Amino acid sequence: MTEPFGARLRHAMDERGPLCVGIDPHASLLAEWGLNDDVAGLERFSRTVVEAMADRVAVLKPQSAFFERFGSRGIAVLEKSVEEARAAGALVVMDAKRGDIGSTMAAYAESFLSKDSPLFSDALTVSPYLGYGSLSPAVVLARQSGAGLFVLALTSNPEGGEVQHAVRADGRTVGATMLAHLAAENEGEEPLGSFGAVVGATLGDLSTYDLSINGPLLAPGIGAQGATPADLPRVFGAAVRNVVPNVSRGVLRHGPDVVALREAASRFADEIVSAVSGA
Ligand SMILES: O=c1ccn([C@@H]2O[C@H](COP(=O)(O)O)[C@@H](O)[C@H]2O)c(=O)[nH]1
Repeated sequence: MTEPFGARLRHAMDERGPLCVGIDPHASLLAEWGLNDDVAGLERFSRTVVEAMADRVAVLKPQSAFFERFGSRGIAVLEKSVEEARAAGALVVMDAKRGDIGSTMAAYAESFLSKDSPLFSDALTVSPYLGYGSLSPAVVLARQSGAGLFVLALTSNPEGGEVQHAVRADGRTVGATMLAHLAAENEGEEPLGSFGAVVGATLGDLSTYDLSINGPLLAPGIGAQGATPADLPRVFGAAVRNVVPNVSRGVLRHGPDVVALREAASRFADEIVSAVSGA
């Protein structure tokens, strides 16, 4: 029986630190790395990031969009990257942000959370904006297969607030409602629940939100979007211990040299540790 994602993530964070590096093969990065904007360039880019990072960071987060844009051959590269990253010891969070009516959500869940799927990942990002209950097939399958979910609660982009900070009839914001659903999902789980929230590191003071969901908080926005590791204690308060800070372009722009990529990740990792330990 596979250990639940939350437990595996806690162990990985304890051993390797909490940093999550993104695999985001932007066309502009392929060009900066001297690669063509084609499947061969995509493959070289992804393989290099996996080689540089998978034996040392807790989590790798491929951004599915950048693979999907090359069609079935791009998906084949994504499958290979997931397999190689997991084989080298990293947990893989597939950033595909799936969300649909329940019956279709079941098929998305099969694609990423069924152990037989070629795209099986340790966790998947999902959108709850068709209603949290529509994610139920993914929650059920994740529990069965020892995988996890990261639900978009308070996203890092400035546009997210018009939906996520909107106040419901019961006086709670939409984002707070998603956090409350996740806290219920993770109740009693030790050392950490498997149902996480995406909460942007860019958001400033979140003290009006209850981030104590007993699950991981995936925090994009560090580096290219302007947040820094030093912001983490201020944004996350007491929940900072459960934060998985994501950096994509902030590390990837140092490629294609493997040593330079590792040094960039290591600088972020060190800054994160010193920010969190001083909190
Ligand atoms: O709220 C969110 C949710 C997901 N993302 C994704 O994270 C990375 C961030 O990349 P950077 O290059 O470090 O800005 C990217 O894949 C986004 O799609 C996010 O930024 N914000």
